[in-house]
Amino acid sequence: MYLSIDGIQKSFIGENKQPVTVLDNINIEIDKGSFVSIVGPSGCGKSTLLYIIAGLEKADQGSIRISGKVVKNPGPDRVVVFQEAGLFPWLTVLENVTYGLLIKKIPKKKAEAKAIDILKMVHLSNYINSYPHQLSGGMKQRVSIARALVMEPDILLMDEPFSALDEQTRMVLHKELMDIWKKTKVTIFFVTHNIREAVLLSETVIVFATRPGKIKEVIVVPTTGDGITTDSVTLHTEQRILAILEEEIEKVLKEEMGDDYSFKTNHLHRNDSGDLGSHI
Ligand SMILES: Nc1ncnc2c1ncn2[C@@H]1O[C@H](COP(=O)(O)OP(=O)(O)OP(=O)(O)O)[C@@H](O)[C@H]1O
Repeated sequence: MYLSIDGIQKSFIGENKQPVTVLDNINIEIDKGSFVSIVGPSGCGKSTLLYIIAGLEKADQGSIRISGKVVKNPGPDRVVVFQEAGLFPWLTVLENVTYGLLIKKIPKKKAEAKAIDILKMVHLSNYINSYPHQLSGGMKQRVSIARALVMEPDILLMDEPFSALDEQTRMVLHKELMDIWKKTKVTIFFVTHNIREAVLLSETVIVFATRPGKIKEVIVVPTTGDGITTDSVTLHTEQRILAILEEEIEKVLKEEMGDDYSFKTNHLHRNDSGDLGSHI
């Protein structure tokens, strides 16, 4: 197996100074070149797991292995794309994308040629000399994806990368990400609140239970022979995930709302975009 997440356990110190288990014995095996999404209620530990894979957070127990080798620290083989693009405002698009390569001592000409190629892939060729404040939110996020891809990572770790974008922009970026994935064969580990996004993009959706975060169900998104997911399959898979999550969200609301809890009489609604952001 390519990326092995093996027995990951993680606690943080909670408000009452006691350790709170956030991730409990997480085991996931991911094939090279696959696209895996994680969905789950807010606070179930999705981002924490992503940061542990990135080497930005340490697990209390368990290991992350890539091609059999244990990884503990950040490395160029794993690059994170965050919800906010986090670009350097004083650098142009091209300079933002070449930044990591120059730090790696790649000659400037070579770095720029590479960055221009990647910027073409995310359809930003006409904006290489623009500054971040001159770009829309979707364009900034494309720069952020280009900045990650230019490092040629083996694994792209995406933490709700499109959740701050409007629906139309999000749809365009979905298409671009699918094209990039097919072209580069990069392995993608994608955290999202948006069930439809997870179903549309990934081959496998891992549904997390919460408090502590555990794997509740692993759903392989059914596709036709040519890798296409039909609308009816998408809808059916979304509904299946929603049904699994409903129980988890109910658990969270009960804990948080106490006496005001009225979930049973006020059923969970998925909005037209499939986003459950405010609910989960
Ligand atoms: N550095 C930290 N110190 C203390 N507690 C933390 C820390 N990081 C995360 N937590 C807690 O761990 C739990 C899981 O957080 P995490 O961000 O991984 O969840 P999530 O599933 O990604 O949530 P969301 O979907 O809302 O982003 C939360 O209760 C959070 O408050």
